[in-house]
Amino acid sequence: MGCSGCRVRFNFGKVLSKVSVFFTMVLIFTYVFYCLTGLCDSAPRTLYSHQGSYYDTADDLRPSPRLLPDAPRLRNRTDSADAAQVDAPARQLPLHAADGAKKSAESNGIPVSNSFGTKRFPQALIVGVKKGGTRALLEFLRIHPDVRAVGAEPHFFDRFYDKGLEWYRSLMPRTLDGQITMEKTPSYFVTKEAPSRVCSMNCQAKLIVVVRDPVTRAVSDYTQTLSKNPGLPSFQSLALKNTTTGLIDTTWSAVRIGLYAKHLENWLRHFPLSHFLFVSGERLVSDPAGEMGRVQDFLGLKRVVSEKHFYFNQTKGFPCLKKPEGSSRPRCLGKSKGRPHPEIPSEVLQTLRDFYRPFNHRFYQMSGQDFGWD
Ligand SMILES: Nc1ncnc2c1ncn2[C@@H]1O[C@H](COP(=O)(O)OS(=O)(=O)O)[C@@H](OP(=O)(O)O)[C@H]1O
Repeated sequence: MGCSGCRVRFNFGKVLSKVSVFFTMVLIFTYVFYCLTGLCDSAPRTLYSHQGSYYDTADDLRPSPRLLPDAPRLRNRTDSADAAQVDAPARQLPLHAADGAKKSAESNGIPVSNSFGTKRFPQALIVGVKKGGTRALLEFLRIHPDVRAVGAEPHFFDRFYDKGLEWYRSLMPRTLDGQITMEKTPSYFVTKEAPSRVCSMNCQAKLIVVVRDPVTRAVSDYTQTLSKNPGLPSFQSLALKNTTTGLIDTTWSAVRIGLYAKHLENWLRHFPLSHFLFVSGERLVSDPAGEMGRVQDFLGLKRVVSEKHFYFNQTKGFPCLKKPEGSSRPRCLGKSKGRPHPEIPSEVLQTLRDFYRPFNHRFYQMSGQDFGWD
């Protein structure tokens, strides 16, 4: 009795181990089949665990064969206050871009689910100028399905260059083939080392400079500093070395930034003029669609952003977007954009205007465009 019981238990154990071997084999075969059909890659990867192998170092400036829509949670951005005002809902991949990715992936016979896009170095940068209207331009561009941009200013080529190019690239949004990666940091235009550094990343980069009447720009710059430091001395005491002689203090950054010809000279040592587009900050306000047409042409993009995207907001006194990226509601830029300026004595403004005139004319000659600031 005891022995036959042992046999039954022994046979049952054998059957059980055969069944588990069978199921293990089935599982292995299913997994191998699943991988062979390319579906293994479909599981989302985290930025942190796959960073090393995820980036193809030889793929820096070339389109990647991977066609993967961006996962917003994987994005790595350093937010600035000004980006945060307009960026929060703009961080998701627009639906039309995701659709485009799906279509593109399907047409290539690649499973849609294993597409994430590639972090690339920017092919186009908005390099200046501070207070020129750079945020407005970037937000207008972000409506375009073929543009993906970092919301915050990376400040790589001026402040964080020692972090290295891979750090910089890690800040970029993922793009699909045919999409342009962009960033804006207005201080690049006045940073001596920026042109050579940008060139060492990509000498073919397209460079956009939003310029604005340097006198108004200086007042705008001063208004920003004053908003952070209400005890700031008057504009005239900072702009003029000597109020009686009217000597301008060119060491004050609010004045120095407006010497566009000087800064451009430095850039032209590294990039030909054909790589630049100068956007009029004034026209970006008076005719945003017209100026956006020029920008899209320069970037080789289809003219998608047009009149129908803008409306003039009477309260704000500026053009606003009917539908910013990732949102269905109209949106104006934040409070720090388009704020009232303090009144500056007219003779101080005139002194500044006279001071800038030769520099402006030189800049018109260099850029081949008359911005009409005089
Ligand atoms: N559509 C729209 N809405 C609001 N503001 C607009 C717009 N278009 C251009 N501007 C002008 O942009 C000026 C701020 O320039 P920037 O964005 O380059 O400033 S910053 O350097 O990034 O701080 C900002 O300067 P201020 O008027 O002095 O605030 C605006 O005049």
